[in-house]
Amino acid sequence: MKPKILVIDDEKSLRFTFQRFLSDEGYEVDTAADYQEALLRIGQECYDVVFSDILLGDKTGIDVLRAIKEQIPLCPVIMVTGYPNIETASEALRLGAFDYISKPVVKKDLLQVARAAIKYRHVAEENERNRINLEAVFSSVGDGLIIVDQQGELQRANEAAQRIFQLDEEVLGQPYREALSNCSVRSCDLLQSTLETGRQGQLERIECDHSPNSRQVLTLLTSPLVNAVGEAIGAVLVTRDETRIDKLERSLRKRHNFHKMVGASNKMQELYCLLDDLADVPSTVLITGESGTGKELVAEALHKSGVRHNKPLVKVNCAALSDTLLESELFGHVRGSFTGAVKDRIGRFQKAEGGTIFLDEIGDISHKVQLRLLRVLQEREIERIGESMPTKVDIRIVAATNRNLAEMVRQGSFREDLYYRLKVITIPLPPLRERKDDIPLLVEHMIDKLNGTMGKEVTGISQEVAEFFQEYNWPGNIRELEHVMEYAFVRCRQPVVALGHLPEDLLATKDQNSDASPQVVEEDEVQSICKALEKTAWNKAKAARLLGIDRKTLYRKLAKYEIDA
Ligand SMILES: Nc1ncnc2c1ncn2[C@@H]1O[C@H](COP(=O)(O)OP(=O)(O)OP(=O)(O)O)[C@@H](O)[C@H]1O
Repeated sequence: MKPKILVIDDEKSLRFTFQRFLSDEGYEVDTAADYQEALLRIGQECYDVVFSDILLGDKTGIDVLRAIKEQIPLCPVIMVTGYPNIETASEALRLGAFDYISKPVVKKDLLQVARAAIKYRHVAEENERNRINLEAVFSSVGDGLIIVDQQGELQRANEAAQRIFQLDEEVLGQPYREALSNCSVRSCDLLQSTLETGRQGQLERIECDHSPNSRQVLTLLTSPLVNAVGEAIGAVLVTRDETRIDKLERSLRKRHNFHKMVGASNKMQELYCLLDDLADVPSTVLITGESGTGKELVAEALHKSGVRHNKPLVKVNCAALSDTLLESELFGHVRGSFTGAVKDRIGRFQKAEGGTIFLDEIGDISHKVQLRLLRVLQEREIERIGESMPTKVDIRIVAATNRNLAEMVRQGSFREDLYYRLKVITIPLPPLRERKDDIPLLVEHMIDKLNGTMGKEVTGISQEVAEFFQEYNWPGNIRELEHVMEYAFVRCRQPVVALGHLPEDLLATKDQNSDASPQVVEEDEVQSICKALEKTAWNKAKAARLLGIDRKTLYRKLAKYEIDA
């Protein structure tokens, strides 16, 4: 396509001369006699080059220049000046004119400047295209891009970088170490090294804390920026947020433990994934499972892995306190509200502010406390005993029970509305007999712990013990396993725990069929309990310890099987 040139001059003869010279050279030429006509032409056509007289009636070539820079910014404008007035010409150049030529116009000069202007126009267009492409890439790319100059000042940050590094607009122009102050020191050092050495750098999957609420995993790449003559002019930092993929990979990897919990079985993997999902949500959680299955450890893990981890975790064993005491412990009281309330006291709910409250044995609370708890769950506020002013609380409630709350609701001993509020998310813990493949790992963990506390050097358990542990039913779950291992450690004076080191009553179950029906299992349990009671002369605390269950569980079982002295 022929380059298009506009010639603006109020002298007809000059317009004619320009048109002839330029058309002969192969350009398409339009002319305008004054400022208004020039504006009209510029509005209709996109010219490659404009020649404009510097004097145009009551307007000047400078006015034309301004109008063109506004409408066709890349179009070079050449001033034609009748008087070789250096000031006007240099003013025009300052305002962005490409060049100027003086009248009378010499054909050779005119064509030379026209060619140079066309060439400039092509280069400017090419640059503009590149700039637009680069801008589109810069803003649309998912990776964070940060450009710093050689002095370390932050020049540009695309949207992704602003999101990843939690930057605001004002950081542009700041030293990058200040702008990225939340970032791991390692990423700033990487950038520094590239600025100093002019070499690329990379950091794979490092953990950063830009986002206060969650862990962030980033991969960083730095490259030097050089100008046309090879001088270093800065560096670019490319950041890929790999948090999601890292989380996915972790969830696919088989985990052997989670916080203090040990276990690699499928049931535990499911549990760890659920705990990951629940970590950062405020929902109330109900943990259910037999005694000794690790409900308290789960509550701790939930708290420690979530956003509230640096706030308090307050534990309350609801079964350990009398009704009045529990009420006052949970909600606090004002002085004189009941006999013994000698001074004001805040309750555990307030002590847990910002953190988590763990209500263990929730199935054991009275109707009165159930009602008060329901209000906390509904309104997220508490009232101290003897006070009618409610106080807002921000706490996550995690409750646990080994009782069948649904059954208790049916029997009318637990409020249905509270039950539904509590069980928004339920974590059922499997009994140990349903994840026996975790026993070797648990035993290994317990051996390490016991070697430490007892100063022994036990290396493992014998094959017979391992087999027996797989056959046994573990009614007291992990707590029972812990007690058995502790007992064996006391008895064991050799590197390997053998059958003979295990408690006698446990060994007595050895020849019984482990795949027995529930009825047979219950009969076995009754027998074990009776044996333990006889052995300890009906000292229930000692019997519970012997059985590897806690006292409350023993009481429950005595009631269930109607065993009495
Ligand atoms: N997955 C596990 N890994 C290692 N130790 C565990 C695990 N689960 C439980 N334990 C240990 O077993 C014992 C009992 O755990 P915990 O008190 O959490 O159980 P629980 O279900 O709350 O019992 P209860 O209902 O009787 O209160 C604790 O000493 C605990 O450290």
